[in-house]
Amino acid sequence: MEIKVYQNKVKVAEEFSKYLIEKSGTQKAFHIALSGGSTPKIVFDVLAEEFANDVDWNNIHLYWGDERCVAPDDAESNYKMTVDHLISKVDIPEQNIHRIKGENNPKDEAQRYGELLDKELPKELGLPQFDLVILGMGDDGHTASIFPHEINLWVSPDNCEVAIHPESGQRRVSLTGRIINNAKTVAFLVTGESKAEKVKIIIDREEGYLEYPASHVAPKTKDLVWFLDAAAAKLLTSSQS
Ligand SMILES: O=C(O)[C@H](O)[C@@H](O)[C@H](O)[C@H](O)COP(=O)(O)O
Repeated sequence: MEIKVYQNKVKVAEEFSKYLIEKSGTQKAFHIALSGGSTPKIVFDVLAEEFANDVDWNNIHLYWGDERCVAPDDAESNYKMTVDHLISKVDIPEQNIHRIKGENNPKDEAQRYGELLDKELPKELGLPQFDLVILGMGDDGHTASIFPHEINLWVSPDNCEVAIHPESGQRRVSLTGRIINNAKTVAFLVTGESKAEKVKIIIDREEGYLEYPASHVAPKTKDLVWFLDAAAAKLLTSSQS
């Protein structure tokens, strides 16, 4: 596990963009699972506005780690956020974009998307393998849309599951642990003081850390990188950051 700490959100976005360019430049067909949330939004803006010409968008295939069960033009949609902040600004082929269709019946869509991953992604150990999974982390330690109250979904035998937001009751389709941990690389993008407590508990594996889905992110390749700003990393000891 690698922990990278930068002064602020924009610096996290800039450094992650450079990291993504370096990672994706080495091969044809780079499959990424994207995250929703405020930190990825800034990353997408920086990537599109400062680094768009450094990426061969023909090689980039966009998937989502989770999606709210809403229409693609709904303000809540992670796909819409990505269109507004990235896809609308770069020259990525339409056929390289594989959104989770939140407007579909959630159960049917979880099944459909899980089958799509089986069909479209290279296999590793018999399971679909992403080149990179980007994750955020909620203040409650959730990641993708696996929340603490439904942590059993992490170990689902399926590629995708239907999850329910603990406060709003909003239904979501989410990748499960078997897919996230089968990725070549997983990158957490976590910023803001509200995350500092969970970042410390999870990275230091403090008592009760396994209650938080983000603590179960452990790619078999061991290639797990945390991109943090100083605020989110403030409780980590200096040796870790
Ligand atoms: O659909 C979502 O909301 C995200 O996938 C979710 O897992 C997000 O990454 C966390 O809630 C962190 O969000 P922030 O970066 O906005 O704190």
